[in-house]
Order: sequence, then structure tokens, then C-alpha cells
Amino acid sequence: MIASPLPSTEDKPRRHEGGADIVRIGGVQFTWPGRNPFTLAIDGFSLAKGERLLLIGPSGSGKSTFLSLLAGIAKPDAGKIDVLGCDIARLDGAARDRFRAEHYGIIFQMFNLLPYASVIDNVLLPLSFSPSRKKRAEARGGGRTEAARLLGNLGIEPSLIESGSAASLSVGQQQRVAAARALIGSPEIVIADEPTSSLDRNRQQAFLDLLFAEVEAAGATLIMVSHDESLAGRFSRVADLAEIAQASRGGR
Ligand SMILES: Nc1ncnc2c1ncn2[C@@H]1O[C@H](COP(=O)(O)OP(=O)(O)OP(=O)(O)O)[C@@H](O)[C@H]1O
Repeated sequence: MIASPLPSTEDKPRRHEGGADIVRIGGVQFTWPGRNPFTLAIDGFSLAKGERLLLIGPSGSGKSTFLSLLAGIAKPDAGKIDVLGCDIARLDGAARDRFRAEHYGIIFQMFNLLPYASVIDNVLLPLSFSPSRKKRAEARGGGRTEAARLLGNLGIEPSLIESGSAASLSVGQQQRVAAARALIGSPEIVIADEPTSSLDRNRQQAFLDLLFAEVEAAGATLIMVSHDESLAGRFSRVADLAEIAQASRGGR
């Protein structure tokens, strides 16, 4: 069920059941270089801890660009992107990479698994880059135990966990492995860029059931992009990117 109406940029930051803001963006400008440059401007946006935001909008409207800014993959030309009290717009590339590894689990559109690595090694990868996620996984019995638990909960057969390589998996299985990799070590923010686009309706719903259960168990905040507005009822908030950001093309 959608908790409340879609916000305008003038709205006060929305809070989710008392959760404090985990993200606050203000005055952001970002332009992709090129002959017909695409610019995204975000006057103000905030996200409360524990929210599950579904981000919708037409193809090419800038949803992935928005996620890249939110995750510190792209650096804005101006403005503030405050995440967990840190303005990531002020960090250099290496510091943003470290921050992302510590605090974000990301399910990319193409999954980005290491094809020749085993399923479990793909899931364990983020722990090599994040001391705090490693610590949290260790507190739950160790990285391998936690990876196997997540993979099992996400419906990966035990026989595939140690021996299967990512390249040998179906698209649906790759997606589940990508979700386990995003969730291991309980990052505060989980970002999913159209993770269900290659699944049929039943598998889509089953995947979301598993994803939401794990996100909730970890107390994480979820931002998911999808073209499928019928998923809206499952999220605490739904926003069209056009309500959050102004997109423009060409010289400014
Ligand atoms: N790496 C890049 N380099 C240059 N321009 C880019 C890059 N990525 C995106 N763009 C520009 O930004 C625009 C918005 O792209 P973006 O991928 O953010 O949209 P989207 O809403 O996520 O689209 P889709 O729903 O099709 O994935 C593109 O049309 C393109 O012009």
C-alpha cells in the first residue's frame, strides 16, 4: 500500500514510521559530458531509514543517473549528497568507493557477477572491501555461513553454492546471487536497478518476497527502480523521477 501521496519538491522530508533521514540531497546539479549533454538537477530529496522507495519514470529519464549520484558512483558538479551524515559529494573517488562498499548493497541491472568465480565467492566479495560488513557477517557465524544462509533464503540450491560458477546460472539464479551479494553484512542502503525486469510475474513476486524479508531483517533502506508500476503496492513510497529531479538536454 502506498503510505501517502507523491511528494512535490516543496514537501517537507517524509519520515517512515519515525525513522530519521538516512539520505538528504540538496541543490545537486550533474551533467553527463557529450555533444548532447544530459543534466539532472535535484533541488531537494530525502529518504528516511527503513523506507522502501519505488522509483519509476520513462526510459532515459535519468533514474540510473540518480542512483549513481545517490551511491557516489557519479560525483555531482554542485550540491550536497548527505548519506548517514557524510556529504559524499565532497569525497574524492577512492573515498566514495570505500563509503559505497561499507554502506551500500547494489543489485545492478546486469548483475555484474564475476562469471568464473563460484557462487559463494561472488557473494563474499563485498566483505573484502568493507570492514564493517565483514564484522557484521562474522557476528552472525562468519562470512561463508552468512552467504550460505542468504543464498538458501533466496532459493539457491545448496549444490550450487560452493561448486557452481556464476556463468553457469540462469538469469533468475544470477539475480538471486546478486541480491545475496548486495545484502551480505547488512549494508544500511540497498539499491536495486530494475532487478526483476528479466523475470516472469510469479518469479518477480517471489523474488520481491525474499528481497523484502531480508531487507527488513537487516533494517535496511531500499531504493528500487522498476518500469512496472503494478509493484507499487509493495513499497512504502512511490516516486516518479520527474517529481524528484529536473532533467534537461543540450547546453545550459
Ligand atoms: N555513462 C554515461 N555517459 C554519458 N551519458 C550518459 C551515461 N549514462 C547515461 N547517460 C545519459 O543520461 C540519460 C539518462 O540515462 P539513465 O540511464 O540515467 O536513464 P534511465 O531512466 O535509467 O533509463 P532506463 O530506464 O532506460 O534504464 C541517457 O539518455 C544518456 O543521455
